Amino acid sequence: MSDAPDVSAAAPDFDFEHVPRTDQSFENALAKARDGCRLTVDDGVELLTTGTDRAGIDPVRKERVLEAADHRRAEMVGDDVTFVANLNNNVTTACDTGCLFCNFKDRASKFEADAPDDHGGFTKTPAESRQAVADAVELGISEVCSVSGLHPAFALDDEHREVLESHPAPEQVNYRPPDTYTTSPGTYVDQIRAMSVDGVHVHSMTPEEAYHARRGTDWSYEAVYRRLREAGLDSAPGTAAEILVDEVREVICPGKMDTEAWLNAMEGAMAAGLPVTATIMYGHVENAMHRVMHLKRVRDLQDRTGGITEFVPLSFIHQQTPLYDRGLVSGGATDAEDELMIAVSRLFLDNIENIQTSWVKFGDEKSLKTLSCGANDFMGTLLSEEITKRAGGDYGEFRSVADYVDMVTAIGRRPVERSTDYERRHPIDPDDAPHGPRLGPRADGTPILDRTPSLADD
Ligand SMILES: C[S@@+](CC[C@H](N)C(=O)[O-])C[C@H]1O[C@@H](n2cnc3c(N)ncnc32)[C@H](O)[C@@H]1O
Ligand SMILES: Nc1c(NC[C@H](O)[C@H](O)[C@H](O)CO)[nH]c(=O)[nH]c1=O
Ligand SMILES: N[C@@H](Cc1ccc(O)cc1)C(=O)O
Ligand code: SF4
Repeated sequence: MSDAPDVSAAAPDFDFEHVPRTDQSFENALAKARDGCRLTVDDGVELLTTGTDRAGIDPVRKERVLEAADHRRAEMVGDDVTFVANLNNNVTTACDTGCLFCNFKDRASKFEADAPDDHGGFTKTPAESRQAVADAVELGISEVCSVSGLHPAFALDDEHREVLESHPAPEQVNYRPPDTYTTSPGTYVDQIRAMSVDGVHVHSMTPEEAYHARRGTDWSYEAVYRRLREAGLDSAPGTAAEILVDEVREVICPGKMDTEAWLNAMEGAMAAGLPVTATIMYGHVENAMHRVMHLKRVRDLQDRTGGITEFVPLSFIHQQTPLYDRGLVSGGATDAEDELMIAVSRLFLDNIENIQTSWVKFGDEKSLKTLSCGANDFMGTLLSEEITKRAGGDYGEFRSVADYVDMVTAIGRRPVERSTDYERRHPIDPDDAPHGPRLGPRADGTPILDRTPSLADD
């Protein structure tokens, strides 16, 4: 990647095959959206751009799109605003995939036993993961969300490690034995087992991680996810989606799986009986056509499977990323683009019930606003967050249940704690303070802060 251009004042134009040109008009597309008709890609592009007949976003048209999405949200899921009491427990930052939008990763060579260990990254052993989850389960969480770098010493399980150890050229499949490194992450199965504390819901193994967990074999994604499910995996996060159009992936993550492989992995997870989430990471080099093509691919996947519980638009955090450092982008999405992305996700994805707004990406003010333009889910308590923070985001890494109650009631809506799969819901009475989690295996309503002096001190 040393052949990337030098930093320049203006971001370059990309010569993409897919561009936002349509045969539709904004007014027709909006009328279809309001009537609840299934939208075409052209309709979606008209709404997302507030009309390809004008340059820039038209503020009046934008409000009409947001209003249509807010109506649709109320019809589809009502007025409740849900959130999950969860912990992020990411296992390792070691990753050589080289995605240009990511600053979570550290080069795996920095983790080798003979390298200085002041690299700022981390790898947790299964025992360390278990302890982190056990502590959070005591605080009342119901979910652990775990997404990690593709550490070269990771294998799916002991059988996979044997395959990788006997590979004629292990470096070709991005494998190095655990004793190369100061700390071994163990196997994916070890980590999932370790995180399964008292029946807490384990949300882990993105399609990219599943790809890593079958490298050097011809095992199907379904078979890989079955083994993980047997080890205690309950659902899979649909990150690594980025933009599901290969001409964009070639620019922002040339080392990552392609669109077809991502879709196969997601189908494999669902065939193995796991619910999944789906995401889009937008606001970098892609255009409105790419964003809506992505929505179409996700909607088609849901038509085939029905297993996607929520869709999460992740706004690109640009500050400390190679894309920004190298002048390939000059910033992230604007507020208007963020609002329209949420709204058009709601209107286009007529088969996915829940649209999540990410307070980590948007901050409180903007994420609250998005709850009135299509979103109904407000993410989770997290307790720790590294991906956005390392990319330069500055909106913190913890929300208490009391924070959720304050924020959601301030916009006149009802806060509801949910389980990861949205099957269990606990509506919260704002007058019945103090507020703490109720759905975790050890949740008794005690506020998380009351149980953790160290967090309360922050
Ligand atoms: C950091 S990866 C970890 C899991 C795994 N390595 C993978 O790629 O799926 C999880 C997701 O974080 C998101 N992400 C990474 N850097 C980001 C950034 N700068 N802004 C917004 N989202 C980002 C991407 O969508 C990525 O797929
Ligand atoms: N959107 C982000 C999340 N989302 C995780 C959710 O809280 C939860 O795991 C999901 O809703 C399961 O149903 N986590 C992050 O760390 N950063 C995000 O941007
Ligand atoms: N929200 C995603 C997971 C996720 C994790 C970390 C992120 O930075 C972004 C997203 C999901 O639940 O499927
Ligand atoms: S997004 Fe995931 S795969 Fe890509 S560099 Fe970051 S951690 Fe590695």
